[in-house]
Amino acid sequence: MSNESCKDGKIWAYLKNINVYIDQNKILSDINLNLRYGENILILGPNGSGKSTFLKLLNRSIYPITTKDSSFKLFNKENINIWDLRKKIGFLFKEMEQRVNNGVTLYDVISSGFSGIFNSKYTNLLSESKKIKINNLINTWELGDIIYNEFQTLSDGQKRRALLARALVYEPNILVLDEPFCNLDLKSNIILNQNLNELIKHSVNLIYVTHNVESILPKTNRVILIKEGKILNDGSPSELINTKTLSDLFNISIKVIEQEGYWRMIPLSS
Ligand SMILES: Nc1ncnc2c1ncn2[C@@H]1O[C@H](COP(=O)(O)OP(=O)(O)OP(=O)(O)O)[C@@H](O)[C@H]1O
Repeated sequence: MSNESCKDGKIWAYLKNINVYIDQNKILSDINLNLRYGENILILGPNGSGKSTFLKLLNRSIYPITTKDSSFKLFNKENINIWDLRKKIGFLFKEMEQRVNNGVTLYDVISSGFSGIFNSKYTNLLSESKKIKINNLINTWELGDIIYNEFQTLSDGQKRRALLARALVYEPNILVLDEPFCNLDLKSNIILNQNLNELIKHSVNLIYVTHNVESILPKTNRVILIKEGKILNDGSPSELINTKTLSDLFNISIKVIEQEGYWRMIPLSS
């Protein structure tokens, strides 16, 4: 999926002095970051620290306060067209599962990735090339047996795979994933882990949130720690995924162990 305009190291998101308010509450403060192609970024932080809000900035469903000192650019544009954005970034948000109406099939959910509108009657209007793309995704994500089942009757693992297939209909170079491993059983977790690793091998860059240290992807090469709406730290996994940093971040007593590219967390009695 990579091309010349997506060369590793090139900035795709530029955030300078970004502040976000919701209902007059400051949710994100003084965010200064560049996100670059070639990075697979883990966002880590306690509940309510602003991780989802940060990801929603990238999908333009939340806007920062504009001041003369602030700047927010996606793909070098201050006001990127939402259609262009959808082609460049695939999004998975926790609340998406609830947005699908009863009666809507898994096939309709995947095809709604083209319009960006859940529950739309877009499936009948699909071109042949779009149908081929959907069929490829159905195969990749092993959804063939359930493709005409009602989305809301499926398991969490099946729903998650369908929404990931939906996020990939435009073959974006970037995937933004808010808690992709949430509620998955052991097998679904491992399958998703393998599928995401496979996407990374094919030059898809991930920016994702997880609360589960065991789910951190081995190819993660940047970690951004968020606490109380501020960037607490930004560095490599070897610098930041360790006993001291995570104990401080979550204010708990834990031991963090790395094993063959994966991490484990052991609670310590205080
Ligand atoms: N639509 C909203 N209306 C009011 N407050 C909101 C809204 N969305 C987020 N917030 C508040 O913003 C803060 C950050 O929320 P956010 O969902 O970004 O945190 P998070 O780090 O993703 O949390 P979690 O790990 O629990 O998902 C929280 O205090 C939350 O209550």
